[in-house]
Amino acid sequence: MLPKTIIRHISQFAGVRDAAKYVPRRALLYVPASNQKMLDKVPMMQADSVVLELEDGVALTAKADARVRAAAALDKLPYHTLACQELGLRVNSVSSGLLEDDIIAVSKAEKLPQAFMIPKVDCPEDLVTIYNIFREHYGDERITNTNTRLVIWIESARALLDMPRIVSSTLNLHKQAGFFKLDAVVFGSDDFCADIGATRSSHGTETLFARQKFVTCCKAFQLQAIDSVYIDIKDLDGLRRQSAEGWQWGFTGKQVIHPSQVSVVQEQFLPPKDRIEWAQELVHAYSEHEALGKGAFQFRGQMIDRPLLLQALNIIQLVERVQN
Ligand SMILES: CC(C)(COP(=O)(O)OP(=O)(O)OC[C@H]1O[C@@H](n2cnc3c(N)ncnc32)[C@H](O)[C@@H]1OP(=O)(O)O)[C@@H](O)C(=O)NCCC(=O)NCCSC(=O)C[C@](C)(O)C(=O)O
Ligand SMILES: [Mg+2]
Repeated sequence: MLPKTIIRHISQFAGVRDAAKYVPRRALLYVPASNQKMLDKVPMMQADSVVLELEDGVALTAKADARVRAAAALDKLPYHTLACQELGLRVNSVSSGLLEDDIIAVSKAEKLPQAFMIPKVDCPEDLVTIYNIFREHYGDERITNTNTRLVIWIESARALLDMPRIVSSTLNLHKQAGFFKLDAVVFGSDDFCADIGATRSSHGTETLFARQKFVTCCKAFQLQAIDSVYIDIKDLDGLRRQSAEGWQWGFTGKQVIHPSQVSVVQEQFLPPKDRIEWAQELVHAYSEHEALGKGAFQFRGQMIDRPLLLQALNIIQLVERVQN
């Protein structure tokens, strides 16, 4: 329980708006919708966000079949008893020319996913196309008055440089037209490397600038920032290292492609036990010192003031969201 005097310090959480509606997305797992065996595992998947995948995880020749399976899964899956916190659907991009066929097929399902996920958003104009396709096939009523959220992917040099305009156009669609609200942005590092002609490496220095710019831009708009995929499925130590780095830099989660990656990532995006204890004790110490009129004080040999309190509150709130 947080002391009452401390609650007024909470206006946001880890740089993310709307703390009350915070959906943890520490691990965001893709499940190719063309693979029924994998789809059948969705109810047990412990990832925070499970993504029914129609884009690059599905071969061109299997798109039609995947759309039908995804629509059936949306209606069949028992949302309230799923092990995950969110069931999303990643459709194809505007530039692929496949988006409209995706939406025609999945709009036949009665239920909407909890999040629509749209890759390769390259410019603000893409948003207009996306909105028009959704309006035409879902109708105005189904795309407003809903709890369905929007998640978009930034995957090219152009998109990274234009990210503030892309993000504000997406947020404006919600404000002005009531379209699904943008809740998180995902960095598509593999497409990004292809776009800029970089060679992927296990240490990832080729995306250092891009990831730091990306996370800064997400947090400037108080949105969740989801980090790159780690494609070496067998290298769990490398995955652990890159996840820890992402957490340190302010990312809120990471994309995963295999069930074995889920717990490794989730663990890294939750602070260790001693850090949680540190945060809890700091909050109480802050409350006591504040009552004595002290804004700065010494705690475990460190100078503590309000920014440290906010960091401690980030930790406490994340733990509460994940455990509830
Ligand atoms: C890599 C693959 C082919 C290895 O699949 P596998 O079957 O060869 O692996 P396995 O180790 O033999 O699998 C063990 C068990 O886990 C299951 N399994 C394994 N994976 C999954 C999964 N994801 N969801 C649900 N179940 C899964 C699998 O069915 C099997 O079940 P079984 O023991 O009962 O036989 C497989 O893991 C897979 O298809 N992963 C998802 C790939 C994908 O969707 N890629 C696209 C997203 S990433 C992307 O697009 C890039 C980005 C962001 O856009 C950008 O940076 O630009
Ligand atoms: Mg991609």
